[in-house]
Amino acid sequence: MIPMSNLEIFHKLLKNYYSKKSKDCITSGEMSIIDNNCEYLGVPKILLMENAGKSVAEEVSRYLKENCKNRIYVFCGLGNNGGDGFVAVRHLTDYCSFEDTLTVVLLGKEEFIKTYEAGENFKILKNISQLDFRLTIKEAPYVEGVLEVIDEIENNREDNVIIIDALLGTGIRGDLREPFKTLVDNLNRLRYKENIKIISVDVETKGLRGNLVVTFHRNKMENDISKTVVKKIGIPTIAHYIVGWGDMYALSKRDPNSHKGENGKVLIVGGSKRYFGAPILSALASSKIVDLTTVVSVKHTIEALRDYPHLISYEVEGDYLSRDCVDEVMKLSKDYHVVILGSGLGINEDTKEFVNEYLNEIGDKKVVIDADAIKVIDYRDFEFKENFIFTPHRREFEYMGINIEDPTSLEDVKSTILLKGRYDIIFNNERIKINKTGNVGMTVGGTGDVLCGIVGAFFSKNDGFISACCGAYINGYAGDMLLSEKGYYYTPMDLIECIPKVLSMFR
Ligand SMILES: NC(=O)C1=CN([C@@H]2O[C@H](COP(=O)(O)OP(=O)(O)OC[C@H]3O[C@@H](n4cnc5c(N)ncnc54)[C@H](O)[C@@H]3O)[C@@H](O)[C@H]2O)[C@@H](O)CC1
Ligand SMILES: [K+]
Repeated sequence: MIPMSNLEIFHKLLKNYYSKKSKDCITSGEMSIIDNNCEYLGVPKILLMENAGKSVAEEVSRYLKENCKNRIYVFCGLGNNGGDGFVAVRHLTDYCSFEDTLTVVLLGKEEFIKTYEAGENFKILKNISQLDFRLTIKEAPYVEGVLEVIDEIENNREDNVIIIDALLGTGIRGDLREPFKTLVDNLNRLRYKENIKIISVDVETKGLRGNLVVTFHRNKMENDISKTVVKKIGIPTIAHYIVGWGDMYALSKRDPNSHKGENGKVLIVGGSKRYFGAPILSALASSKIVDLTTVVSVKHTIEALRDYPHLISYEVEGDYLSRDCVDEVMKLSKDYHVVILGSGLGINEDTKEFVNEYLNEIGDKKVVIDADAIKVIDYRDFEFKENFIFTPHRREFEYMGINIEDPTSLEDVKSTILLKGRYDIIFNNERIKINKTGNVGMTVGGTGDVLCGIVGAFFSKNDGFISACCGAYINGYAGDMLLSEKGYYYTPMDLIECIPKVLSMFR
């Protein structure tokens, strides 16, 4: 029988996940990853903004009244939520009658509009407003300007007033600043008036309570489902499941006030008389990212480490790691955020005992389990805990006893599995993603050791799933960069040297 490709495995698993998850609410953080990965797939943000703004205009048009003057006030922030508001206004000019008015109130100044796509849509409105007398644009960077507009709204009691809240969406951070706060307080007061309806774009701006929310793609956690309509805006389903630069932006950032050791400490446990170099590759990759990388191994590896003075080493007795060193390694592990276990360990009986006993005692310490360690685990009664990441290739995966054809065999798998291949699949019992960076030049020995070094380094400050996704993405991206520079003729050391260049693209 021809073995399934990773892409086929992905599709088999995806069916199961999709039926469980597709209707769920998502968080703002998840939405931002999807949004950026959409761009990675080639869907420009300005296109999504167009669809978002258009769908807002369609919903707002239902509130327009015939035989009466409609006044629409669109309060816009400086980010893309405001941008959706600008697009909605353009579409609304064609829904409104010539008796109606449209007033755009920008809470800031044009030069401070944050994004390209919002800026372009603002320019279009300015062009329109020169010729279309129904459209007025006001800049209100301060409380006074906001209160003037509120007064104007209150003084028009006969007209049908629709207020659009395009102030802040998923990009809000912390408590509302002025003049947003004053505006929201006043809008909350106005909402009790019979002739006024308040419609929010994507999410209600913090503290605001309006009549309707028009949200995009999926409902957001913060929205009250009973007054929310969800509109599709052209985000392809696969944007949920692809690893892209959205995931990279979601990795935790270095705190500028942090001290030595706070940006990650990784312990590499691997190596043997025969395969002494593998853990060094993992360690070199990890040391590009975290503050401290230590290798615990047999003397053959430790000797080879002398050329790398920035790596700390710890030698154990013998030619292989064996049961006798469990206590020693366990003690050492306590001082590290993450342990990477497996590269070059070998698979003899002694090492088997070491791996199983060590993992039995490890508790909730984060561990990346790679290479030989995957082969020697006794999977009978093994608990796939959340604090483990496995990084198998196809043959190693077969040892793990997970049946792709039977979704129930995944039910208890809380560990993240990064199944390496032409396409890497990252999954656990809750989530799945596919990574497509990388190329056939990476079949050279040692690239897997580099990968688990990167994954382990990310794991020190992030959860397992995102660490595995970003590790696969960065390792493959470095390979793709090398492909264009050197063709297929590069080594794991070249990959390691490429890591800083790739990472600095996603700061
Ligand atoms: N996620 C997606 O796929 C799409 C998102 N779009 C829109 O983009 C929005 C997200 O855009 P952004 O990421 O630009 O973020 P927002 O537009 O939500 O807000 C960012 C702006 O708000 C300011 N800000 C943040 N916290 C504040 C506070 N507490 N008080 C006052 N000002 C504050 C920031 O300085 C920044 O200027 C979504 O909510 C949605 O409306 C759409 O354009 C279409 C596609
Ligand atoms: K909003």
